[in-house]
Amino acid sequence: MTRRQPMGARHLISMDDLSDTDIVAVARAGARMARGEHDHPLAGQVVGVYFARTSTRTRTAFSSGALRLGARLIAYGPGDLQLNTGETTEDTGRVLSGMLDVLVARTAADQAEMRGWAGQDRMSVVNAMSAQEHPTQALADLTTLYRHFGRLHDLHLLYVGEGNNTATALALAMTRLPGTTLELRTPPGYGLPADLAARAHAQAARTGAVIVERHDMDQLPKDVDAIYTTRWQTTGTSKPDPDWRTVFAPFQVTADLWRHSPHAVFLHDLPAHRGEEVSADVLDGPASLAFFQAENKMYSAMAVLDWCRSIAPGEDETA
Ligand SMILES: NC(=O)OP(=O)(O)O
Repeated sequence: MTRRQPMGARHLISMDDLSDTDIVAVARAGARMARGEHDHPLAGQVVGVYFARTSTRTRTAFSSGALRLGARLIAYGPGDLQLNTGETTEDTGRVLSGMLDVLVARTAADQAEMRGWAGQDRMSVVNAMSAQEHPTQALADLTTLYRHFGRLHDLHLLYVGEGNNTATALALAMTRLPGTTLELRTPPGYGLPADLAARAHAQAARTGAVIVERHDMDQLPKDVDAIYTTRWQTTGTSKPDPDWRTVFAPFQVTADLWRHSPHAVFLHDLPAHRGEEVSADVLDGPASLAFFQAENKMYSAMAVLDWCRSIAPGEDETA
């Protein structure tokens, strides 16, 4: 890839910001980053990392990844920016874009806030998790699948758990890959948001992928390649329904699920609560790729940063 000129930054706020080709390219680039195949493409650039919410993996992945690619870092905590005192997202984006090359952000606010920052064309904005989507998690998941299976097509995944932002990004990513089947088993009342499910179904119709969502654990698919779950209380947020645990209980991932798919690997975006969404013997067992997946967050973050600041061969640098 050739280096991008100061004008024309790419933003990654939703999976929609990536073409089908980009998704595969970024996932594969994560595997190349894992092999150390890069030439410090962010040398001389400055990456801002603004986390208004807690994070162990994503914040460290982007911070360490940016440093490894040659960038310098500015880290902002939840109380640091004048957003707290009422400065608009648009003004914040205009100001920071004169000083930063990339802003990686996890906010407590709606994804629309990030679009406000991205209303300029100099600084790339990366969504490090919003209420709606967790696109960089989905890309790390694809890098993990690619590194393990050696392909990103014709994979069959079973997702068990809440239709949260990780599930949404996974659905929006997997339905871009031909031959893929994603079956989601989500507790009643905790499925994918209707608008995002509709987008995933429309993509599947276009690409030939299959997406199925059910709200029970009956007639599970056989011989899936991977079984994926996430924490029941995403980012530690409690649920208004006091009986939610009763609704979620049948959706715990235990070794019993491997009766149907003895060769499946296990995926979890972490952090995990052993004994809640997954039993300890599964999370710490031989099928688990959860900690390999966590490490891939850094390689995938490096691929995302490189994508943000690069243009494909043949692309007009002034376009
Ligand atoms: N999976 C994930 O996003 O982890 P963190 O919240 O620790 O970044």
